Amino acid sequence: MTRIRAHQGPSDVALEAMMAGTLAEKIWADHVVRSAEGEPDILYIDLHLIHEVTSPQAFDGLRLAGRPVRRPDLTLATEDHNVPTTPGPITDPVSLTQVETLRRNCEEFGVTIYPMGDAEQGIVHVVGPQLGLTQPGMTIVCGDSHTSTHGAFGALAFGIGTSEVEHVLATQTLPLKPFKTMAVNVDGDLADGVTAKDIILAVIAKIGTGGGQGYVLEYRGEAIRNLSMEARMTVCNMSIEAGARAGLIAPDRTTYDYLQGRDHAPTGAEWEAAVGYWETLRTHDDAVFDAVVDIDAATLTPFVTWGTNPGQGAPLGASVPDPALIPDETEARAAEAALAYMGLTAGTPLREIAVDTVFVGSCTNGRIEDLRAAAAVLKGRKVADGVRMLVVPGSARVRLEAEAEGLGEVFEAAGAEWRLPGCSMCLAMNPDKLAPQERSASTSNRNFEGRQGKGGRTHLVSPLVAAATAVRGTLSSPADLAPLATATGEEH
Ligand SMILES: CC(C)[C@H](C(=O)O)[C@@H](O)C(=O)O
Ligand code: SF4
Repeated sequence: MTRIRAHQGPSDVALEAMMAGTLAEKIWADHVVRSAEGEPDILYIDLHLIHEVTSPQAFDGLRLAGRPVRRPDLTLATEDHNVPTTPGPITDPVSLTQVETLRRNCEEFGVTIYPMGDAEQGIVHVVGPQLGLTQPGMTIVCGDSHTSTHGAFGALAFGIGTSEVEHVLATQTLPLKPFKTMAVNVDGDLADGVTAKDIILAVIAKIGTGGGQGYVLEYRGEAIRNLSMEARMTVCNMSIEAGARAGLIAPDRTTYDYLQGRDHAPTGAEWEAAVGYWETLRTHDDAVFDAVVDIDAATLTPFVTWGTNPGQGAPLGASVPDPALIPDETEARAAEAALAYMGLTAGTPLREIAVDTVFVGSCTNGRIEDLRAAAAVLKGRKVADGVRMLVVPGSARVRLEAEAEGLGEVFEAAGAEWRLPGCSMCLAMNPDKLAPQERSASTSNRNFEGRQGKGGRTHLVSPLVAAATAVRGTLSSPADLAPLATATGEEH
């Protein structure tokens, strides 16, 4: 893919916003191709990612209108939601139709696709970043709510609906409603064993699943700056679970180091020029956010959900809450319904909740670092009797990398299933599902009723908590595990 800036550069108004605004406003201003009183701004889109679920009608629309894809070179498709994660063909007829339709559409419209089995295939939000396609300052869209993941690079990345997918395919632009900005400041240091997943679950528990509505969240502060790119993606990924339009983090040395040398990252003089530009992508000191949320990282502990939305979570050391003690009437009723669905009793310590299944994977926590974290806990240990553990890499590259590091062997030696890449048990659109009333500890991002299978019960957790839970059979953190004796007799 070549990256050609097709727009003419910012207007005066846009320039002002670029100088003095928040990061999100700067990127917005830099991409406006048309602005008119009383109408939404039309933005240029730098990267359009596609998968099998939300693209068929969009391509149908193009076909009907006799339009080509405007910029196939800025469009990329991968197969992720409907693919099985065990070897062999797709047997489910609906999934097969979805995937075959995507292949046909990509062929007809000249769009690059990474099909099942391809060395570059994987979950759309894992593929873009690992190829270096996702870069600071870009506008990125995909017919998928977790497109916010790409904000980790300092990009403005939105999930869009199928009719918008058609608009972007046809024009490489998108009319967008204005947004508000929210600073989420996470200051201080994270304690050992506390991860990006715990940060974002705590943020959502604090502001609620509607708290981010209409906002683009900018994650800031020391604890965010100290996160790796993988961890930043975990945080931005779940912005949508707080109801936000998008979430982003200003690019820095960590971002550049991650990008440098990747397939589609600029090289040579272009790299230097790009970094020069990326360095300007900061919220101006005088910029004012519409809302501010402060979190002290030092107070965070491993966080798990007990309910049926990602905001119904608590520290692992807490107990299932008592709806009668929740002051807000609506929240209390929601908690009551959640406990009934989840088969939980108020007052039960979260650590005593036994699971049937553990899932490590998804675009939230299916990257190499997540697998390393899970493997570090599982090494030398066994998955508890009666517990099924699935470890599903986010992409074919992640799988290869994990295998080269011996992680696949660690998972298998522990008794976990080491799978092929895909969305897998994150959502019930492929063979990896929970049976009714089965309970999982899952590193994915949604715990809605039926999300992992009809009647299935989901507890959202970090990869560290997932692995420790697999070993103990009840929700646990690595600190709960008996230390392993080493060859020299030391404990570690
Ligand atoms: C299938 C797709 C449209 C959906 C989304 O938009 O997020 C899925 O990826 C999800 O995570 O629920
Ligand atoms: S892994 Fe889950 S959240 Fe991510 S794109 Fe797939 S289904 Fe959506």
